[in-house]
Parts: sequence; structure tokens; C-alpha cells
Amino acid sequence: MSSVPTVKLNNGYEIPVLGLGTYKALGGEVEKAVKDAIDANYRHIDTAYLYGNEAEVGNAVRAKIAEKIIKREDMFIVTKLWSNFHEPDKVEYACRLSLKNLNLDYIDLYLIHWPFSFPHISDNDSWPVDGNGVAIVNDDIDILDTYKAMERLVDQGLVRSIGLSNFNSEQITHILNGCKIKPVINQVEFSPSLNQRKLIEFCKERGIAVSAFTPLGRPNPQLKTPAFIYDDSVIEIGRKYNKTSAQVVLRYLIQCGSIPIPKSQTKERIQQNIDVFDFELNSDEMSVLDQFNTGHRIALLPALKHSKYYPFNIEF
Ligand SMILES: NC(=O)C1=CN([C@@H]2O[C@H](COP(=O)(O)OP(=O)(O)OC[C@H]3O[C@@H](n4cnc5c(N)ncnc54)[C@H](OP(=O)(O)O)[C@@H]3O)[C@@H](O)[C@H]2O)C=CC1
Ligand SMILES: O=C1CO[C@H](CO)[C@@H](O)[C@@H]1O
Repeated sequence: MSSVPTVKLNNGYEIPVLGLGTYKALGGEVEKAVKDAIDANYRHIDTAYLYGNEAEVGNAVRAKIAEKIIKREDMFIVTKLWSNFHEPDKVEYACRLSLKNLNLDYIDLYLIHWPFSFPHISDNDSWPVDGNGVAIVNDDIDILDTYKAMERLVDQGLVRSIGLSNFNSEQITHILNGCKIKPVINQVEFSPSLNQRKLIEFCKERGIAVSAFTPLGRPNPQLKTPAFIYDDSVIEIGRKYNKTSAQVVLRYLIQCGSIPIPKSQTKERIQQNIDVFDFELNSDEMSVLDQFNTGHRIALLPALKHSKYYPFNIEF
């Protein structure tokens, strides 16, 4: 089994160009998925404090280290600061909670999960709402102040790299204008229906890599959505290379310059999703995939539209 190609980040660390997503994968299932992924040669795992599965992800990684299948330094573990820990003096506390959950000595990449923030009511009140069920935001915390607290985690050796997630171009600029340590990555939703070419170009010019979440658009076999998974033109391209439409899509996203993190807890799909390094789409085939760009966003979080840090009120 050959290793997955890597992308060199702006601080010199390398990240495998494809990773395993874990949102909604819980308990024994996620532990098994991460073990299956490591056996299938994944070395990059994406989790978050919000997902409530850091402990299981860490268990799987440590089990594979104990089996001598991997060493800690072979793995690239990503987790994220949730929005109720944006107060600068809460950031180290949150990071230590994640480290404790993972039961690892350091995190490879720690991301600010979203630019908007919530008040910290308790560690596990992740989506505080008022008496009418309306989201409570805390717009008094400047994302740069949160980011500066993240920088201190690098200085302390708790995390190797820091980055952003769901940040738009203006928010990235705000960070770049005041930071000491450049973010290495902005993790955003990116699939053929939400073609992030402008944001990728913007990030690339500034030395920031882009990882692609919800890369498969969360396929629904009953509804046959998203179209790019079930469309005959994509299935046809797959047939030419003996690949599924999901593999064609992941290949497309990699060739667009992103780092996709498809989630699966099904062994066969985990194996399938990483088996995308023995073919290349030509420019006509890339154009077929480009045609699915409707701008449809799954992670829209409309309840937060009124926050001054909501990222989707400008073009990119
Ligand atoms: N930073 C952020 O705000 C966000 C980050 N993320 C991260 O990105 C990851 C991926 O995104 P996610 O939203 O989970 O969506 P995905 O687009 O990765 O879709 C996941 C779904 O696709 C199914 N699937 C996986 N592989 C295949 C395949 N080859 N063929 C058909 N179906 C398949 C999975 O089923 P099954 O598991 O049953 O195999 C699951 O139901 C998340 O898990 C999370 O780690 C996601 C959203 C937001
Ligand atoms: O990581 C995440 C998983 O998906 C959720 C909803 O679609 C997002 O809100 C969240 O950021």
C-alpha cells in the first residue's frame, strides 16, 4: 500500500491530502472507523470538540500505536475549538479538554471551528439559546483575540499548527493583519455544488491551504442527492477509470487544490474513498464536474445570520 501524497503547510509540517471525517460517527462505531481507516492507510483524521467523539478517535489511534501499525508522528490529528470557548482566557482550557479527551500529548492542527462565538454557559452547552429558542451569540469577542490565544498554544507545544474553519476572505484578512503565526489551513465546505475556486485562490495567494468538508454532499440514496453523486455523466467518468462517482468527486476536489475529508463508518467506503491516487481526471472531465456548481451550501446555520461574524453574508 503506497502512502497518501501530502501537502506542505506554510510552517513546514505535511498534511496527507485526504483525511477521514468523523462528524456524527459516535462511540464504538467511530473507534472502529478510525481503526479501519488507519489499516486502509489513512494518516489524517478530522474531529472536533463539538462532535463528542475525540475520546474514541484517540482510543483508536493509541490502539494502532500499541499494535505498532503506526507511530504517533505518522498521524495528523485535527480538532477544533468550539464557539463557546472563544474568550481568550478559555482557549487553553478548551484545548486541554480536547487533549484530555484524545489522550494524546499534542494536537497536529487546532482550528477555530466557526468565526462566531457563543457565551460559555457550561462546557457542554454548545448551542446556547434564549427563552424563545433563539441562538445567543456573543459578538464582543474579536476573532483576532481568540486567534492570538491559539498562537500561545503553539508556543506552549500543545498544538503544532493552528488554523481557521468557515472563515471568509475578510475574516482571514483580519487575522493575517494582526497575527504572529499564519494560519496553515482554512477548512470550508467544498464540493462540486459549492465550488470554492475564489476562496481557494484567495487562500493560496496567502499561503493558506484549504481542506474540504462535506466533500460528498452527504449522499442520500433515497432522494438521490446530491446530483453530482447520482448523475449519469459522473458515473460514466467513473466507469472509464473503474471508480465510483464518489471517488471521481474526491479526485476532482484534490485536483482543484483542496484536501477532502470524507466521513464514513463503513469499512468498504473508507477503503474506497482513499483509493483515488491511481487515476487523473482530464480537463474535459473536470469541466463536467464544474457544471454542478449551484452554490448550494449544507452547513448554512441560518439562525446565526445576524451575528457580525457570520461568514456567508459576502460572496466568499
Ligand atoms: N469545519 C466544519 O464546520 C465542518 C467539518 N466537517 C468535517 O468534514 C467531514 C465530512 O463531511 P460530512 O458532513 O460528514 O459529509 P460527507 O460529504 O463526507 O458525507 C458523509 C456521508 O457520506 C456517506 N459516504 C461516505 N463515503 C461514501 C461513498 N463512497 N459512497 C456513498 N456514500 C458515502 C457516509 O455514509 P457512511 O458513514 O454510512 O459510510 C455519510 O453518510 C465531517 O465528518 C467532519 O469531520 C463537516 C461539516 C462541517
Ligand atoms: O462541523 C460541523 C458538522 O456539521 C454541522 C452542520 O452541518 C456544522 O455546523 C459543524 O460545523
